Amino acid sequence: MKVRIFDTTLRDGEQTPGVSLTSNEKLEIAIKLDELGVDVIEAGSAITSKGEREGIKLITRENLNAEICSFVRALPVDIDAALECDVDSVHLVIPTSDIHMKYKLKKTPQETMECAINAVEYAKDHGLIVELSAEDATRSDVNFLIGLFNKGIESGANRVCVCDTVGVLTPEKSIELFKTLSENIKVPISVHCHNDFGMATANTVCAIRGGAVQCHVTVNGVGERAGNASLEEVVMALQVLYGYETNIKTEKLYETSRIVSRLMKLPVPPNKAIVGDNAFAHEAGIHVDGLIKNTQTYEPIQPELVGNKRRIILGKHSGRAALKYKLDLMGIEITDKQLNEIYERVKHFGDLGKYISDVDLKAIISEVTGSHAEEKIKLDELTVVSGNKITPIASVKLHFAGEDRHLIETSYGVGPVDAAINAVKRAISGVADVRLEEYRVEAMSGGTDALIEVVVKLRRGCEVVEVRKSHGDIIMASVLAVMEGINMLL
Ligand SMILES: CC(=O)SCCNC(=O)CCNC(=O)[C@H](O)C(C)(C)COP(=O)(O)OP(=O)(O)OC[C@H]1O[C@@H](n2cnc3c(N)ncnc32)[C@H](O)[C@@H]1OP(=O)(O)O
Ligand SMILES: CC(=O)C(=O)O
Repeated sequence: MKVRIFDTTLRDGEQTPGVSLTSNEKLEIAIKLDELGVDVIEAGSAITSKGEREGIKLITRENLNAEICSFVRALPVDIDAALECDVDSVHLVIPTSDIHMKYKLKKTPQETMECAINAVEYAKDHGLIVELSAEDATRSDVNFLIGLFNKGIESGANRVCVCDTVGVLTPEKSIELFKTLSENIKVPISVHCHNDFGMATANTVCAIRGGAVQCHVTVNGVGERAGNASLEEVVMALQVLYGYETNIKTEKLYETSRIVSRLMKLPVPPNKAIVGDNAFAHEAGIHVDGLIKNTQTYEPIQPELVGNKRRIILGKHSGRAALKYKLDLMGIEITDKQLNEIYERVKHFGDLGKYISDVDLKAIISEVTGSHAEEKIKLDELTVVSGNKITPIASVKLHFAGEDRHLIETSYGVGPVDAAINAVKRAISGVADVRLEEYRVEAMSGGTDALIEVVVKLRRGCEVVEVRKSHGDIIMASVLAVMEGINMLL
């Protein structure tokens, strides 16, 4: 069976506290979602604001393959706003639980039913596809829910949706509820789960097992409070664990995740299933040894299936097989004695509570073997001007090792460090697309002359490196850390 994917990243996902997308950002995400293969894009809630309508209009004008939908309350004014944006469909929501009807709507169940039916008729009269959705459905009387849905269907609703608005569903109840609903409802049933108890993915999958044929999801599980069911988790669980099909091009999941994360300014937790940076990262020696022999020993799926990448991390838990694997990847040949010496130093670093980055490993290798890796791009000159009456500005001159080729750039920033790093980023932008994902400063001693340790995390595609650099000057520590990271990624 093929399950339809209704993506609500741009509506419920954008309701994440503090998140607000510009219309162009909405369009960028919508295009990616369409490429990913979602069936419906809930582009927003047209009544929300002028900017929201601009964003939805940009998306509907793009003639994407996906159905473009707007959230609407059961009110003509909301439906008019959706019509102004030229959407294909409306996600027409009406609360059905006693608590919502009594305290929020201040309506009786009968008045609520009438309000919903009038709105369905209004939307259908205006040519819209209608998904009639029951808010707080999982705390509602099931007979009232079935009655309301069937009245809505008689009025033309094309699909219905059951919302677990406050995330209180459980997998067992989900199967039962959707079985009962599918026995009593003759149009496609959709499920919309929230993650308040971390159950959204399980509840969504169980709803499909019970009889739902479409699920509402968001990229990275973004959304109100603890978020919505995560698109990547639901899709992969449905396909890999239960054998359902979807239209999703799974190899685009990682890339889509990172675009949403960047535009919403919401970092993806490293341990996030499927798209987290640790989802296919391994440190424990026993695991890495197993993986080298056969990746299926410690990976349920190949990372490439979801566009992610396997990473072997060195640390306290590493074994010799992992170390040998890393050295082979780096093209470094050493004796068994040197391997053992490097291994002991890796363990020592780990015991000090340190993460061993690729830079640390290279430094250990250099010390043990007496060899030194050549930097590909070197910092020649750095000039920074800052003060209270000037926008901080920096210029850098870099040169390619062994060549008569230079990169010179100037940039500004909110402070001198930002300006200097921006100048480096601009200088190398034509050479490689390297992004600074994390920057933090740790003062290693007290006083204004403290030795500063800067930690940066840089990404080029799926490759991520973390570099620490100490210097008495915070600007130099920052720029040297970034330069070292760039060299590792080239
Ligand atoms: C579970 C969910 O995710 S629901 C979706 C949540 N999304 C949003 O809230 C979208 C962003 N919201 C907004 O921009 C604003 O709240 C607006 C424009 C929708 C409304 O703003 P206001 O007119 O100032 O109303 P306000 O937000 O204060 O109150 C909501 C009103 O909608 C009513 N309402 C709420 N849900 C529904 C519904 N499904 N159908 C009909 N009326 C509803 C409430 O009863 C309340 O009405 P009242 O003012 O008569 O008491
Ligand atoms: C409609 C919706 O987003 C909810 O009930 O959670």
